[in-house]
Amino acid sequence: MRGAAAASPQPMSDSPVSEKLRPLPGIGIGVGVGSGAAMGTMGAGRRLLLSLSPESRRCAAGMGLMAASALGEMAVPYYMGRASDWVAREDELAAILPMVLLGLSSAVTELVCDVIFVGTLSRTQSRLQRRVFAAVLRQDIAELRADGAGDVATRVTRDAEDVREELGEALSLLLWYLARGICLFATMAWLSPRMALLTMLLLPLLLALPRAMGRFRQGLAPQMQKAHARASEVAVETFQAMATVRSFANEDGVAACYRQRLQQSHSLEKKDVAFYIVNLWTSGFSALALKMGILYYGGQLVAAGTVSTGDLVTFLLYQMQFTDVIEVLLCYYPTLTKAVGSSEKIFEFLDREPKVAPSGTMAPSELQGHLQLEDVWFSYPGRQEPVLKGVSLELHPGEVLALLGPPGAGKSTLVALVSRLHQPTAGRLLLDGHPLPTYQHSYLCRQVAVVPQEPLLFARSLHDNISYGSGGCSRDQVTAAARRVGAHNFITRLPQGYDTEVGELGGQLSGGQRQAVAIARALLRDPRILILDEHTSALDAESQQQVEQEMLAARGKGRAVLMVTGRAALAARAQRVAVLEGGEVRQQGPPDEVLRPGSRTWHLLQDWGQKGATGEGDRGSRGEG
Ligand SMILES: Nc1ncnc2c1ncn2[C@@H]1O[C@H](COP(=O)(O)OP(=O)(O)OP(=O)(O)O)[C@@H](O)[C@H]1O
Repeated sequence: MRGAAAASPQPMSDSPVSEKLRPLPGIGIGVGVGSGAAMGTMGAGRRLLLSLSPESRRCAAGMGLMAASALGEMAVPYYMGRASDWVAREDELAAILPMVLLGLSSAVTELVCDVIFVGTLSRTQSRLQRRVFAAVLRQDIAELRADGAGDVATRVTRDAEDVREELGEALSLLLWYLARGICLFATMAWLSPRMALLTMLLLPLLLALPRAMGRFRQGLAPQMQKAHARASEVAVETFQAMATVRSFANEDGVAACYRQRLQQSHSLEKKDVAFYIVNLWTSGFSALALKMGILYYGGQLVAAGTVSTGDLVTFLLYQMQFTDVIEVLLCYYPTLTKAVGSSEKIFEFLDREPKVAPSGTMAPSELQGHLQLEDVWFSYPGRQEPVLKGVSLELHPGEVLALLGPPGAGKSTLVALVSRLHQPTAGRLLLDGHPLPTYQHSYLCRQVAVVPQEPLLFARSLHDNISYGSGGCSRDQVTAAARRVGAHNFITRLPQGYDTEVGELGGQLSGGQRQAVAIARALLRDPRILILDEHTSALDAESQQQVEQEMLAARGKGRAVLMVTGRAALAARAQRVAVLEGGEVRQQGPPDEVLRPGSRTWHLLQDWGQKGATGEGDRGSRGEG
C-alpha cells in the first residue's frame, strides 16, 4: 500500500515520512456528474465502505498486517538504540538478528498488504462497474438518451475507476499512517502524559482547515465529473457522426466546441489543484506550529525539573514522527473525501428506479399473435404534449397491417411501446388478451421481433449479428435467414463471407445491407409478430422484392406483420391500413377504401405531399392474395 501510493511521489519536505508520499492531486481524473448535495458525505461514504463489505475478511487481514507493520517500525529505533550496547559486549548476533528479522518481516508484511489492497480495490471497482452497467440496462431508453451516451459511459467506466484510484491513493495510506500514529501516540503518552495531552489539545486546530478543504474538494469532484462528461459527450457524438461532420465541413466547429468544454473542465481542475496546494502548505505550517509549541512547553517542563532532558529529546523524536504522520493524514483526507464525492454520482445512478416494468412469467407454448392497443397514451419524459393520444389498434394473427403516417406522427413511438422500450402513460397493450408485462421478457422478444427504422449492428461477424440473441444457431440456419431477405448474395461476395466483421455499429456495410441483416436477424427467431419500421427505405430492389414475398408468405404460417411506413405506395400492398397522424388513428380499413381518391386519407396524403402515391400501379401488387 505505501509502495503503491508512493509510485509518483512529490516530496515536499525532508522528513522520512514525506518521502514516501504525495502524488499530485487528481489532475484530469474527475469525470461524471453530480449533485453532491443529493446524498452528502455520510451517505456516500457509508455506501462506499459498504461496497467493500464483500471483501471484509481481506480488509481485516490487511488492517491486521498494517498494525503489525506499524509496530515493527516502532520497534526499529528501540533495537537500534540497544545495538550499540550489544556490539560493545561483542554479542553481534543479538545486535543483528532482531534487526534482520524486523526488516524482513516488515518487507513481507508490506508486500502482502499491497497485494491485498490492490486486489480488494480492483475487485470493488469491477463490482461497482458491473452494478452500474446492470442499472443502465434497467433504465428507460428515453431517459438514457436524455442523459447522453457520454454521461452514461462515464458512469460505467471512468467514475468507478476514479473512485478506485482515489481510494487506492488515499485509503491504504491513511489506514497505515493511522495505525502508525496510534502506536506513536501511545509511546508519547508513556514518555510524558502532559506533553502528549498538549499535542492532543493542539490537534483539532490542525484538523479544522483540511476538513474545510476536504469538503470543498468533495463538492468540486461532481462538478469536475459533469464537466468531463460534457466534453466526452462532444467527442462521442463527433466520432459517431464523423461523416456528417465532414460533409458539413464542421471540423473546426466541433473542435472549438470540444475545446470550450475542455476549458470548463480544466478551470475546475485548476481550482482543485489550487486548493490541494493550499491544503498542503497549511497542513505543513500547522504541523510546524505544533512542533514549536511542544518544544516550548517541553523546555518549560525541563526547566521545572518535571521531565528529564533525555526524555524530552526522545519525546521530541517521536513527536516529530507523529506530526509527520498527522501531516500525511491531513494531506490525504481531502483525497479520500474527493473519492467519496466521485462515488456520489455512481450511487445516485444506482438508486434510480428502473422504469421498465419487471418481466412477467407467462410463456405459453401456443401463441396466436393477436396484438391489441387499447386507448394508448404516451408522452416522452420532460415533454408535456402527448405523442400518442388514445390509440386503439388491432393486429390479427396472420394479418399484414400497414401503419401509415407522416414524419413525426408517432409511428416509431408506437413500435417502441410494443417492444416495451417505454411504458404507456395510459391504456393497455395486449397480446392474445393478456397485458404485455405479464409475459416473460425473453419469450416476448422471441415472439415479437422488431426491425427498427435505423437498425444497429454490433462490431462482430455477419454470422454473429444475424444470430444475435437467438442462441447458438448453425451456419445453415443463418444462411437460410439471409437468403430469405436477399442478403446471402452480398454476404458471399465479401472476402470472409459470413465471418466478415461489420465494424462498429455495422459501419462497414451499406444502409441497405444493414437493414437486410437486421431483417434476417428478426426472421431467424421465427416470431409470431414481425414489426418492420420503414424496412424498405434503404433496401435494394432484389432485397425489397424478397422481403415482400417473405411477408406475404408469413400469412400462410399465421405470422402477423405490422409494416410501419410513411409511403402510401407501400401501405397499399398490405391487407389493411391504419392511418396515424398527430398521435391519433384517423382511419382504418382495406387499402382500396382508405387510399381511394377522395377519401379522408387521400386528402391527408395531399397535405403530406404524396399526390398520386396510390396509383393503380402501386395497388396492383398489393399483397392480398
Ligand atoms: N426520445 C424522444 N424524446 C422526446 N421526444 C421524442 C423522442 N422521440 C421522438 N420524439 C417526438 O415524438 C414525436 C413522434 O416521433 P416518432 O419518431 O414516433 O414519429 P414517426 O412517426 O416515427 O416519424 P418518422 O416517420 O419520421 O420516423 C415527434 O414529435 C418527436 O419529436
